[in-house]
Amino acid sequence: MKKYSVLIVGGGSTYTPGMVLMLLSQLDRFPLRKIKLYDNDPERQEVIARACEIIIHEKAPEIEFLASTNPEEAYTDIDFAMAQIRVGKYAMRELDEKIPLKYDVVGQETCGPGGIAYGMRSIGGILENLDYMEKYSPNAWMLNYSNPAAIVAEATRRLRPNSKIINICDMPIELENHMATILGLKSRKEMDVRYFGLNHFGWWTEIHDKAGNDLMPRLKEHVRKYGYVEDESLYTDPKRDSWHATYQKARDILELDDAYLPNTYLKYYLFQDYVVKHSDKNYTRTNEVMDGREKDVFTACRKVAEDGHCHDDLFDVDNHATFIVDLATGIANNTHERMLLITENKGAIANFDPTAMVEVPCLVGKNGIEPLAMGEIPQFQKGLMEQQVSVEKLVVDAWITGSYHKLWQALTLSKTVPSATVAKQILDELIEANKGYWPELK
Ligand SMILES: NC(=O)c1ccc[n+]([C@@H]2O[C@H](COP(=O)([O-])OP(=O)(O)OC[C@H]3O[C@@H](n4cnc5c(N)ncnc54)[C@H](O)[C@@H]3O)[C@@H](O)[C@H]2O)c1
Ligand SMILES: O=P(O)(O)OC[C@H]1O[C@H](O[C@H]2[C@H](O)[C@@H](O)[C@@H](O)O[C@@H]2CO)[C@H](O)[C@@H](O)[C@@H]1O
Ligand SMILES: [Mn+2]
Repeated sequence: MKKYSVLIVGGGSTYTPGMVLMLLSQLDRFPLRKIKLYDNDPERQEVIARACEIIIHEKAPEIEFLASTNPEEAYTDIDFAMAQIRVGKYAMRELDEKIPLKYDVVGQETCGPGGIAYGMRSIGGILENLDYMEKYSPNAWMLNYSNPAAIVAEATRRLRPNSKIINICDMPIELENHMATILGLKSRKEMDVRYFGLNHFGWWTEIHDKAGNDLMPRLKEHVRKYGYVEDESLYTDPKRDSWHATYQKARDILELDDAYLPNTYLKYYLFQDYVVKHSDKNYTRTNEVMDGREKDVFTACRKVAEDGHCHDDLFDVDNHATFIVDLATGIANNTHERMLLITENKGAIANFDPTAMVEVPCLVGKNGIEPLAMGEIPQFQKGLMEQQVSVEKLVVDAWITGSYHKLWQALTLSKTVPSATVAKQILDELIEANKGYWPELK
């Protein structure tokens, strides 16, 4: 079997050690000859890299390891770039969340003004990395899960239309894992799903088992009572409490429209007032992540480097990230596996903008991905999606043209923002906070 060379872009990410352990657990179906890390922050990557080097040396010494902040060295001789960058890191995410909250508007990583601000920072970072990949390994594929994936996908569709980049999100996968547990199935792969939407903005329309039995009635009965919480006793970690509330809130989203099962991110657009009321303006999700995941991962990495070896219980293997290997092997082996991916609509949702970047089931093969037809969607979902996709397109317009007005319109159109006046106040603060990260707006 061919052996692959993989570059993790954003090597200093909190997800890197779990991702490396996941890759090492999948070598029988995705054999590797090299694992490389690339980041533009040498100090941050160094801590993670020293631990990864020891882990790889212990578990698979035949795999070459290299961590670099030099784009040529990092991007030369790779087959896949797995991108997980966060331009501006947690310091900027914190502002994305806290600035809108000052105006009683949702403060969230990828939704509303925070997601727009993050999008304005991410576009340049992703383009820069895509260009390195095309220069140094022109046959490679970028599997991107850097956020906000919807805005990044629209930007690369417009600005790098021929690039080999596929954008993917783990939220539907995580929720399908919950569904499988609720149903008592061994794996989400025992379900055949139909789904449509935008990234962080979608619905499951059908879920069947492999014998063709409809699983929706049982799932809806559970979600009506408990949301996507499979088992209350699993939620003992206070650092994940806000996820617990998010899974529970699916109850109310289903009550509003019980035709389909919703993605949990819809809560930010449908229950904005509830979200703001339950947010702590001084301690947001970023603070939870910095006090939780970031501290845990960096402490564990320093311990591995000090001890010179890795104890098995130090890191969680990112098992649910095996979808990235599914995607890579789908391309490498032309498997035509069906996966939920972000792609240009091109009629997959019949009554929706053909140029919109939508999230639908696709077939994965050697030449990329092909969306499957999901048919027509109802007025409620269509209306919501048209508004949100217009926000995403206006952000990309603003980034390309440097237009203050386009970005003001984008914020005003976001369902999370109450008026053009509030949109302008938030925008003006975000511009100050993002100096050096956004193109200059006129
Ligand atoms: N699509 C999904 O479903 C999904 C799931 C989880 C996380 N994510 C995304 O993964 C990313 C990483 O998340 P995290 O919480 O681990 O963040 P993190 O801040 O720990 O790591 C991101 C790394 O990216 C680096 N970086 C920033 N700009 C860069 C650039 N231009 N080139 C190279 N490296 C750069 C930073 O220095 C940092 O080390 C985020 O974009 C997050 O939103 C996506
Ligand atoms: O607030 P964070 O940084 O913990 O998570 C933000 C990301 O949330 C989603 O991914 C989740 C996943 O759905 C969750 O269940 C768990 O497995 O962790 C993942 C990462 O935290 C979302 O899909 C991403 O786009 C967000 O970046
Ligand atoms: Mn996501």
